[in-house]
Amino acid sequence: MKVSMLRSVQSALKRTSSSTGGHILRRDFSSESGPNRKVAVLGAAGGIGQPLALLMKLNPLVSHLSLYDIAGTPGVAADVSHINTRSEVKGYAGEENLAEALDGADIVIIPAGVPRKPGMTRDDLFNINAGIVKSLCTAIAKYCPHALVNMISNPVNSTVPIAAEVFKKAGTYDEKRLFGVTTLDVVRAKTFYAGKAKVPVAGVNVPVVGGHAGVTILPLFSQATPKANLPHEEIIALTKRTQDGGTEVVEAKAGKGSATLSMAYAGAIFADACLKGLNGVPDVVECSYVQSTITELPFFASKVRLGKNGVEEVLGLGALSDFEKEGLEKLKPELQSSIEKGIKFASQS
Ligand SMILES: NC(=O)C1=CN([C@@H]2O[C@H](COP(=O)(O)OP(=O)(O)OC[C@H]3O[C@@H](n4cnc5c(N)ncnc54)[C@H](O)[C@@H]3O)[C@@H](O)[C@H]2O)C=CC1
Ligand SMILES: O=C([O-])CC(=O)C(=O)O
Repeated sequence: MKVSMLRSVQSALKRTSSSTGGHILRRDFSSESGPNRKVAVLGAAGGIGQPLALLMKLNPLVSHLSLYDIAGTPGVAADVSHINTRSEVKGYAGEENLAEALDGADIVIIPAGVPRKPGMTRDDLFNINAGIVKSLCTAIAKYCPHALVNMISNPVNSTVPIAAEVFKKAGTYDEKRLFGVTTLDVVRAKTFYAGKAKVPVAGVNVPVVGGHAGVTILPLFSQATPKANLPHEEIIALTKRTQDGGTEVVEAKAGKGSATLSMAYAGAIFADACLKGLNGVPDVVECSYVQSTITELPFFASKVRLGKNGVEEVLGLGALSDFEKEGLEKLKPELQSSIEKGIKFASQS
């Protein structure tokens, strides 16, 4: 029973991380003889952190799992460490243990920070989360400057530019190694599209570009596969539901936080893709919010090919429908101002 559950999680990871690009053929690294890879989760005792720790413990590409939070991590680590999979698990609580938690990390996943309550925007989290992200990234620059950073903490549209500025100041910035995790938008777009198009969700691909807040989330249903020729009104509704997916969960949780389980799943998919890229698996493509030149905005989410050094190639937008072209123009001012806000915070504080 346990083995079959593990296999189905592993095969879901394999299937889904075949990405928006749809390339399935690749070497299978799911044996325990792959290279050693240390993954650190910062904020590991939280709503996302705990299920993400579980999913990373199930990933055979991980040899060392480092779970850090300001408190509560020894319990989470002890619990997860009893699972009979490859990785060795260590828990670290408190800032004095952050250096050891980060030492030698190949990937650092950051779901540290406060979540939304009903009525809030992601930008309302800026005042608290900007400082948390800044201090964690300062430590990353010091203790594992070559790690790939998977930023989950909101507002992602600003926290990624903050991280970039911190790394620039420390002299460690490598734009190929910094990622805003927008995978949950892709996960949602796939689920909602499959429901409307009445196709099996496992075979669905939908790129989602732009950023990770409201109208800055732009799903490209014109490029969705398999093709379904949905009426325009349905595309409008699907787009809105994808953009409001986070709010849908925040409202349903009624003050008890935002998406945690689906986010942990999405975070695990994205980290798995990064691990595969590091390990030299070809054609690993996922959407992510990265430094970009595909529009005039300095950071933008689009399909990204992952490789041994992180970003191997930022892929273009492809052909857009008129509705998507309009959405792209609409999102630019908000995304630009969120980027500027992050840069200003990091350079002033
Ligand atoms: N990128 C995305 O798609 C998504 C992002 N999020 C964001 O993820 C973040 C975390 O959400 P939840 O896990 O639900 O929140 P939570 O409050 O349940 O957990 C956050 C954890 O971060 C820890 N933390 C706070 N300051 C820290 C520090 N300086 N160092 C290390 N850990 C620290 C807390 O102790 C707590 O355990 C929020 O900002 C939320 O908005 C949530 C869902 C989706
Ligand atoms: O909506 C939120 O606050 C959390 C989040 O980013 C998401 O679920 O997409």
